[in-house]
Amino acid sequence: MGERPVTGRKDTIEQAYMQKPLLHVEHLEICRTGVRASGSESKPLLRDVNFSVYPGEIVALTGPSGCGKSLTAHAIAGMLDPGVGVTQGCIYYNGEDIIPFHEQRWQRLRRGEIALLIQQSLSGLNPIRTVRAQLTDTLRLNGGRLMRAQKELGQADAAPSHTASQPQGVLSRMRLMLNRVTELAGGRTIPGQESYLCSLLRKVGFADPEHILSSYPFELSGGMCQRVLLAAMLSSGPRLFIADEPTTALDVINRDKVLALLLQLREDFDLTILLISHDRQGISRIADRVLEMTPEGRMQP
Ligand SMILES: Nc1ncnc2c1ncn2[C@@H]1O[C@H](COP(=O)(O)OP(=O)(O)OP(=O)(O)O)[C@@H](O)[C@H]1O
Repeated sequence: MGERPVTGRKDTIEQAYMQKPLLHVEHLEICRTGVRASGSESKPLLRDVNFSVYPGEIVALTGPSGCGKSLTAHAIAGMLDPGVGVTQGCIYYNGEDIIPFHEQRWQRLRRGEIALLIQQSLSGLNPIRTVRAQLTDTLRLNGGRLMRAQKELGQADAAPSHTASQPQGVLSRMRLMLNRVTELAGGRTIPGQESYLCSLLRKVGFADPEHILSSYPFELSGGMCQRVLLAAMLSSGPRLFIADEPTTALDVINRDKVLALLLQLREDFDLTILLISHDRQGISRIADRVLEMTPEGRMQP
């Protein structure tokens, strides 16, 4: 637990150290499980991983490809694949060891406390449902937390409903048809939700949130879809946000935008962030501390 910050908001981070860690990973070991896990296959994929993350920090976890960064992230969110499992160690979230949790408690944690953004999350957006319909579903799932988050965001502007312009071309005709299906399926928001969704979308950098709400993911760029996903994840008001390689496959300008956005979101949503990345230059600019794993899946001393 003794790591010190190297950059960042020094006073605030000093205060954070006086609190207990939000996340504390202790002697974590992950192995393959199941019938194939014998001989060299039974060698731990990572071992003796130890680190803490204090409230309000941005901590970066880096290391060579295959050292176990993503496995660590998935273990913290209770989302390891069935073929791998935690074989030793503890993961304390807010002081409680979460490894023994059963699936229902993990789901509750993921709904309200820990959000994991991975590259594959992008495929989680349904291309033929509007952003509005999908974010509304997310809010419905997250139930009562909406009110808390809304309060934290302050009074959002009432959002005028978007009126689609006259459709032209195949994509536009497709959108018209999908709009009709969405309407029939009742994918509408109530006024409070609409303004909340607009304020969320503004927070992740959209100047015209009403337009985004009425869009289909197939009409948005990869970077825009990533920000819509961010909004969906933040809608439940998580405390710990884990971003696994959020800047991979982005050019320098977009990479800088995502990093700046993470810094801003930490302030706006009071987030603690675990950032997994190869991009040493980028992470050294925004992380309070950088933790390094060795190729063998241990923590660099
Ligand atoms: N579901 C799985 N089943 C078996 N082995 C796995 C599984 N997921 C990951 N591994 C193995 O665990 C090791 C660590 O993988 P992990 O994806 O955590 O690495 P990483 O550090 O995130 O790599 P990269 O930076 O390339 O994404 C690798 O050897 C990988 O092959």
